[in-house]
Amino acid sequence: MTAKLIDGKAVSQKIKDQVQMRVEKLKHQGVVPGLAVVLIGDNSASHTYVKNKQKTCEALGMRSDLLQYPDDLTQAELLATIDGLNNDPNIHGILVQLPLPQHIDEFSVIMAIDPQKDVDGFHPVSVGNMMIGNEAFLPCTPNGIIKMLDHYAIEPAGQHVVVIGRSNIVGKPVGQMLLQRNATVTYTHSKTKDLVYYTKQADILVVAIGVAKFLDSRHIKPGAVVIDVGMNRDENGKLCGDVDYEDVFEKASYITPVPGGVGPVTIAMLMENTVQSAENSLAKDKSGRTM
Ligand SMILES: Nc1nc(=O)c2c([nH]1)NC[C@@H]1CN(c3ccc(C(=O)N[C@@H](CCC(=O)O)C(=O)O)cc3)C=[N+]21
Repeated sequence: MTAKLIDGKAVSQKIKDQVQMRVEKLKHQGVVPGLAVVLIGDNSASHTYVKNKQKTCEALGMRSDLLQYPDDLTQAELLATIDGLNNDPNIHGILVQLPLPQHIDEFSVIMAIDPQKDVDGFHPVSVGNMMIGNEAFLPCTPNGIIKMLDHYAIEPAGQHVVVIGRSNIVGKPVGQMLLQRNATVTYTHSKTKDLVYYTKQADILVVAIGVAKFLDSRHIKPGAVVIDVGMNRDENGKLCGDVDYEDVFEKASYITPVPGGVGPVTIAMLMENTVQSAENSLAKDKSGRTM
């Protein structure tokens, strides 16, 4: 068997087309969806991601404000900035680019974002709602993975999903969201004994560990669906995932490439969350409630 490529750019385009229609409709009602991206310090990888996000906003007719600060911004200054964005009616989504400098406490920053503008889906309120299956802003990468599976009619219900990685941003939520879709979920991580024992049982394998080309064909069973969340640079500085793509390609049924897989869909989901937030704010205005 040879795998079929899961085309992240195509899935992303489909989502963006739908978002664009919703943006047009909002504009007729006098609302321009606005995303604020807060970037602290001079991490070149962060700059690339942030530029991608801004370009996409502009292409879809959305407003995108980049708030850029030097490395020595204090936590108090950052919290004041977030407070200003929370109270700005033209801003519907707030994204504080991670990782943050050492002297700033990530949890305090995430807590400061109004859950109604939490388009990353990182706030404990969003996480809690996600956990119990309530409506919530879902984190962009896990939500993007679900959209990719949907697009290729890969049904997670009843399947054994094995997640490698337990970050709050990807590993934990993607497992929960697939559990919500009736998958049987196993979490594995850096302390798991005999990792291969688990990965070989996966119908759907989500790899989010941050080690270049960590996973190869020996880890998977024939016909597995392999979702590669990795974003690493190889020895030549080329972008590569956590999966040895060439090696796994022959054995898997579906596989996501890097670049062109999970990354572009993540950005599309950020756009979707932002337009959703703008729609929510309009609905609240109409019902006469305060925001
Ligand atoms: N608060 C916050 N929210 C995030 O969502 C967030 C973050 N912080 N910090 C950094 C990570 C990383 N991330 C990426 C999104 C898209 C691509 C992406 O589009 N990648 C392209 C390639 C880009 C390139 O060529 O470098 C691809 O995979 O095809 C990459 C990385 C979002 N992040």
